[in-house]
Amino acid sequence: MARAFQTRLAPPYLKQVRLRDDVAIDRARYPFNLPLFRDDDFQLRFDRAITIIVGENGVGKSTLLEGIAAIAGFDQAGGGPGYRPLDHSEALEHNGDRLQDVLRASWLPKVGQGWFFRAESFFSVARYLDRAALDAGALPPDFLSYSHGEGFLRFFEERCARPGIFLFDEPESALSPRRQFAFVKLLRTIAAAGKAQVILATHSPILMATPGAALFSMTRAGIDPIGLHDTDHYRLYREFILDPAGTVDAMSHD
Ligand SMILES: Nc1ncnc2c1ncn2[C@@H]1O[C@H](COP(=O)(O)OP(=O)(O)OP(=O)(O)O)[C@@H](O)[C@H]1O
Repeated sequence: MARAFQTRLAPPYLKQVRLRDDVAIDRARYPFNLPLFRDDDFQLRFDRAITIIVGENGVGKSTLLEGIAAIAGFDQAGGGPGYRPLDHSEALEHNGDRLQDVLRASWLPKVGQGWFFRAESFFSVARYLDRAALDAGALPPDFLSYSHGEGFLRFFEERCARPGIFLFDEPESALSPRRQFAFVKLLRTIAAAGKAQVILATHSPILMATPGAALFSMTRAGIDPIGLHDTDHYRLYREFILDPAGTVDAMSHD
């Protein structure tokens, strides 16, 4: 088993990702046709243990996370070091590998421990971990015998107690609002322990409100710091809570 990563340095360990200036990219093709990479000077700096990226569907959050996962050495379909799903045939097409070649990452120190969490691959990951434990003669973690949301949370709790870098793509997707607060609690525990860096993409205003996290908005114009109250998600939910019928009517009209 790989030796646990140890450092006295505080997170964030990944300090920055930016486009390399010594490789040509083809902006006619995905992923370099994304607005994010329109300018040569794309860069994202991390200065907190927890970074949260918000943005409209299709703006490129998952693609960027895939690129960072590839840089960290994690499987594109979700996973961590040493984890290789047995069957990639049903995996969605993932293209973070292409980004890996054109992004320059600054680490201090370089971290190879952690996990790339994607909701869509949770079941195959959980099955794999059960199988791997059984093969090793150990007790399987059995995340699937819980409800979807409970299994997710147990998995988060178990994995994130370890040091490393943790990437989450829309972790809220299986979680009720109450459980999303439980997830924020977990993020706070991680930040307080000072042994792990988290980068996550979310549509949940609850997760966006994680105290002490750096919040970025990804739009067609680029990626910039934003306050919770200025996000579209917060504004729209606020309108909805204040006037559910009126907001639904206004937003779902032809
Ligand atoms: N393999 C691919 N080939 C071509 N285009 C792709 C590919 N994968 C994703 N895209 C496109 O790239 C854009 C960004 O997708 P991405 O999944 O990164 O967005 P996102 O911000 O994570 O969206 P969401 O909030 O819906 O998860 C989308 O328009 C998507 O259709």
